[in-house]
Amino acid sequence: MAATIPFFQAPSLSIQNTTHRTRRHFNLMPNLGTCRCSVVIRCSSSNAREQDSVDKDKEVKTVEEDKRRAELSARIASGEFTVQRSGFISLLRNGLSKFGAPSSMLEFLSQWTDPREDYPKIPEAKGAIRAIRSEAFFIPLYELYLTYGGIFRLTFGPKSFLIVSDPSIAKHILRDNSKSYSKGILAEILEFVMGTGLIPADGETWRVRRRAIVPALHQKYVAAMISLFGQASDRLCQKLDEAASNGEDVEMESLFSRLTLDIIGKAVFNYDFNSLTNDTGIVEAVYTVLREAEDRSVQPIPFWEIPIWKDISPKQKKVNGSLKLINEILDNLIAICKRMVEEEELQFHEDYMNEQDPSILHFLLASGDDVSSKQLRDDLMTMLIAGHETSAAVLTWTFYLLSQEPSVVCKLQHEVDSVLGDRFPTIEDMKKLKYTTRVINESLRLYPQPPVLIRRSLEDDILGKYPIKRGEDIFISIWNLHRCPKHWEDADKFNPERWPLDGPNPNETNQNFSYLPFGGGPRKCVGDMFASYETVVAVAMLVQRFNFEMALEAPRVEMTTGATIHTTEGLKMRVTRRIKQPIMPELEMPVLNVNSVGLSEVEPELAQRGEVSAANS
Ligand code: HEM
Repeated sequence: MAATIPFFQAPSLSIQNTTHRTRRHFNLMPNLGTCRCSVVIRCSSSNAREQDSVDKDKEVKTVEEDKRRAELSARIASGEFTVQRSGFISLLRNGLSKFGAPSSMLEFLSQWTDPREDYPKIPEAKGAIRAIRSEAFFIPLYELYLTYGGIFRLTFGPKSFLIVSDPSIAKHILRDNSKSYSKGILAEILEFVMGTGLIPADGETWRVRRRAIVPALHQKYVAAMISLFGQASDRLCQKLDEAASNGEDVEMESLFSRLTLDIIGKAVFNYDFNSLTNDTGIVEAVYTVLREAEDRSVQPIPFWEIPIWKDISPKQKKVNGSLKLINEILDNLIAICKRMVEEEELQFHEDYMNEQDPSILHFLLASGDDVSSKQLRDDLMTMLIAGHETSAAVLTWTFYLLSQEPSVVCKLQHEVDSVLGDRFPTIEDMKKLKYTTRVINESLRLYPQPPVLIRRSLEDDILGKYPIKRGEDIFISIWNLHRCPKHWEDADKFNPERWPLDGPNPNETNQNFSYLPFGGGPRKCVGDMFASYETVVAVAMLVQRFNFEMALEAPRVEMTTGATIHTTEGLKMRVTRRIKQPIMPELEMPVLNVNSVGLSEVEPELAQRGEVSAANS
């Protein structure tokens, strides 16, 4: 039975300030999500009025935030959320001792005392967490962390979770004693879509699949992907160009989602979803399944496990239909790729790559990976999901952050102009686009995707000074680690300058687990390099050609969670072409001729039935 996390998502609190030109909504946390302001993302020192308006917004938000935090701290300090608990035997022994019970009796009772009682107890918060704050679930966890510290227990009803925000404990769980932890709840929630793919898998299955998959993302492969990132980003630029011509606002979150879906489909199994241009049945199927995975993580009761429900609920029927369609397509892609591998004469070696189809699937089949079709499908589906929503969320929040800091945009555009001019990025440029990379590093610090990592203890263990039992569900809050006020100066400020350009690229090792955007230890993200380059290319190409500003009537930008941090109502922006820079890039880099599999080959029947329109038009 799937355990779920019932406190995900709740109605949001906001205040309205009607003194501004248009009615604005402010979030109650600085830089955490709600703001609608008209800041143009462009390099323009003459725009002092806009800067002034941003500064005023920030000031109001800071005052509101300070007030809210003071109120909350007072409530927490009053013990409202604190549970007092101690071992029964200890309590009895202490009580009897006070009444002068004979020492033999006290010694006898001592034998029955759990030796762990000598350890300090993990601080415990109880709750109606909704009462503290009703927003994306990791926000109240941050508030509680400021009071209870790097590890505390959160109990509500019969459920209890350990919330870890201490870097050394995170390192212990993720790296030093990783064998004693599984994916727990996460595996239960994702089972219907990822089966035993790499993210939910544990034990031997995980070890075998990780050993097979990691080599597929070798350097030559990632370098080849740069041109794919460029081509896909160019398609997005064409769309934005149209919007700029027509003076239409664009919803960037959904466009980023389509951009990264198009990229990951080609990169993982050489399939062109072409979702930036077409709304095909398969694209809808992928989104149906993704939303279902996110919905399941917020449902208090796992309805989907009730046998009759599965058959009568229209939503579940749609999910099952979507899964069937995706599986059919994956099976066809696997079959086509197998034929290609059988016919090719290339010898397999360490950095093997088929120029026509450099996908991970092709590498796996060419390597002679001895695996069932079901497992292969699970792995492909896992990578599709892992590499899609995460990168899209990083791009969304990067553009949101940029809209708040025109000075950062100025530097960013300066770097992009001097490194790229008007051409596409190449692999050599990745080292040169240092500031662009720092912008992504900083965006990942403020908006980590996902904001929490989930684990379950497989054995008794000791976390910091606290013993824990087997079977504990644990949330490692990357959000808290990345915003710890003791560790980070101006923790809530978007400040790419905090990472020196001549310093190493920040990661969990050189930041001693205070910064872990791609996780850490043996289960660290396999696509970290891929994702870093993908987001750098997309950001560089977009700011190279356009200026962005929040659309005048844009809904407020607030956070909500699924697997990653989404906005509640999208990121609506106005896009204008940059005037100073050349608009169209010269296609001077060699474009990799990646012949993706055509729809008619993969799903002839579906295409005939008109359920899926041509993906390769
Ligand atoms: C900016 C984009 C990305 C971010 C922020 C990100 C983040 C992460 C994080 C934090 C983990 C660790 C999860 C845990 O320990 O529970 C992870 C695991 C994973 N990621 Fe990524 N990821 C990104 C992109 C990608 C891409 C593009 C791919 C595939 C090409 C990918 C494939 C995976 C896989 C397969 C795992 C599971 C590894 C294992 O358990 O052995 N990710 N990712």
